Amino acid sequence: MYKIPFLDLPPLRAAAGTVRLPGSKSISNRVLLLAGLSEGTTAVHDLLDSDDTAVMLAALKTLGGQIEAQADGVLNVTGIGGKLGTQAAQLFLGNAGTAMRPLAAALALLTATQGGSFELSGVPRMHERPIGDLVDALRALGCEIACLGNEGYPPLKLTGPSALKLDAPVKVRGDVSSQFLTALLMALPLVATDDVQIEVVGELISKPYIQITLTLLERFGIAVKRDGWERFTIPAGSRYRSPGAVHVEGDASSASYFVGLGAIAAVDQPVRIEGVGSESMQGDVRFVEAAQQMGAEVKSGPNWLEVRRGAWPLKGITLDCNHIPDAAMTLAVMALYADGPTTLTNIASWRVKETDRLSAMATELRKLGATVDEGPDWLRVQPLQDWKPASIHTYDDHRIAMCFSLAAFNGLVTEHPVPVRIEDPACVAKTFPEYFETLFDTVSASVSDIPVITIDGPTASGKGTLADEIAHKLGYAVLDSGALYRAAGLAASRAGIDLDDGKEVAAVARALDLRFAQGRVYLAGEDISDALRLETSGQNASRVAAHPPVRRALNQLQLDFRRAPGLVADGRDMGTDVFPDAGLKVFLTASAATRAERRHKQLIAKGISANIESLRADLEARDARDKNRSASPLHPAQDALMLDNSAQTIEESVELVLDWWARRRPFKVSR
Ligand SMILES: O=C(O)C1=C[C@@H](OP(=O)(O)O)[C@@H](O)[C@H](O)C1
Ligand SMILES: C=C(OP(=O)(O)O)C(=O)O
Repeated sequence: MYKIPFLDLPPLRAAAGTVRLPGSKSISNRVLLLAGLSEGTTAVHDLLDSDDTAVMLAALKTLGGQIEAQADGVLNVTGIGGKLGTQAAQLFLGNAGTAMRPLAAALALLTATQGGSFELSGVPRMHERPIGDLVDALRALGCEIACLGNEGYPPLKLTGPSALKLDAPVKVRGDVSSQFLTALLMALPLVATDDVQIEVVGELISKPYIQITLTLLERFGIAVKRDGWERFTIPAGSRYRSPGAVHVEGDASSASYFVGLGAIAAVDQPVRIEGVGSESMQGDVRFVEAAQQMGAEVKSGPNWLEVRRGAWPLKGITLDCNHIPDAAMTLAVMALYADGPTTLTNIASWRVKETDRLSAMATELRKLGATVDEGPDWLRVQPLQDWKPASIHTYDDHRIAMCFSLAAFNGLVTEHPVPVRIEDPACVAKTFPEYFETLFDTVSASVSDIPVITIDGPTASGKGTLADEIAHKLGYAVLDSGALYRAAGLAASRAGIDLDDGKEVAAVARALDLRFAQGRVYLAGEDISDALRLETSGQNASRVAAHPPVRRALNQLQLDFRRAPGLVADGRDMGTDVFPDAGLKVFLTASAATRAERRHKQLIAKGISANIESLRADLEARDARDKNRSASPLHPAQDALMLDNSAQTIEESVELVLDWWARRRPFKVSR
């Protein structure tokens, strides 16, 4: 996950490949709650691992459920069998509607029958998301519930015991959130000694989510009788029975971003999405129909979809989106690529979700330059030609972050493509922590559009540390080109090759089987990271690097590191030879004395004894060799910015380079 203040998406051009979806949030949290209330153990396969499920799991543990992760990733949930394991607790439920609403109902009924005192709270936005209709229904049943902040909103305090009145139908409003009805449907089986009836007041929204609830209740032994979408009966004697094992489907709302991606950018090859398909129980698979109306070509199987571009530009549509409230946000960004306006209607519920999504979508689309009209429950988006580089504020709303990533394909409709900045990209943790990594695995960009920062300089100037820090702050990859030369030197000397024989060493360099992962370097599967840091490896690197054929052999390998979202390349000729078009070139120096001192400290810290004077002599000799070699001698690129960090802390250097970079980016940060 990118835990950084912002992530810049370079202009993207094409999409292809296979995406394995994370588990459905709606199914995961329902299954967890049902398993947590049941007797016995449920093996949950493919559960979503995200903020929303983490708060549900923590709450279930507090209430007495047992959670055990198996080695194969399956989670065993042993439920409380309807008996509270504690009489008092405070449950923090983040911004998970699928945790707050259903847990409030289940816990209210359990507290009424078994006694206790529980507080349910969330993030500040959760305390602005309505729950009054559910609280009213539960109070009418006899539950004692106090709203600790504003009436009708969390945090809630549940106390008991209190007498329940279950003989009259339970009335609940269905036109603000379907989660209130879901909550009652999942909680009332706990107390259904007689038939319990629920009546929906007002037009029920988001109906497919009720279908998910009914399907999963059935799996846990509860056969609810449904009469239209107005009346539901939980039969007398209902009791949760664990089905033993449950498989969680991939998330259909998360699929929408990749369906959109396919519709916009899968020209040669389809985007294949695994985890949902024609047999899904999730209403959001019907997003596919909307994408097809806009022009996408879609093939599907029971649990997969394949999407490619059909009509281009996309076709503007008018659609009632009440049945796909979450996925519909994706349509609003796809609309920028259409041939005419797109109007999304019946989406009033957007106003009470992670943020006021109607207002947020309109505001952020306008930052890109789009013309957008917004009504109380609708949004109209015009196609966009003149794109502006926008910093998209994400309001701690995962879906805003994810759907606006599709705006990075603007280069397909304008001659002047612009990058898109996504603020607080880590907000995707709510339902899809690896969203951006998955996106980058599926897309390609023109090489020249992918930003590169080069950091060149002499040995021990701190290039590696600076490059790592900058890359980390921007979410970019790092190319430690020195490591490639070190690895080539190591592989050649292990093979008994004369390091002064450029041709022979180049042959080894061409065949290098190198892999970089989590800061380690592997040669033919062997972790050589420590061997590469030895002084002899540095000396050998300098020797092999002097041969033009070796430099040529490693060139393509280095260019291959240039992938979205960007690259920080450190070395000696990154800005001069390998990435001459880099957006920022830094030449990092420090006095020989400072560098010798730093190297000395490093070695001592590793328990290796060293002599400062001889270290200094070594690095001066190395400087001379690197500067005077005929192939790519070490010198600053003409357009490099010089940075002498002798008297700077690493933080100061990082700040300075980030500031230089910020000045070269096209973004104005506006709120
Ligand atoms: O029950 C569910 O799992 C959900 C229902 C929908 O909410 P509303 O019923 O409030 O529209 C949806 O937006 C939410 O992401 C998940
Ligand atoms: C509305 C959403 O979440 P929640 O389950 O918190 O309601 C959502 O995921 O888009």
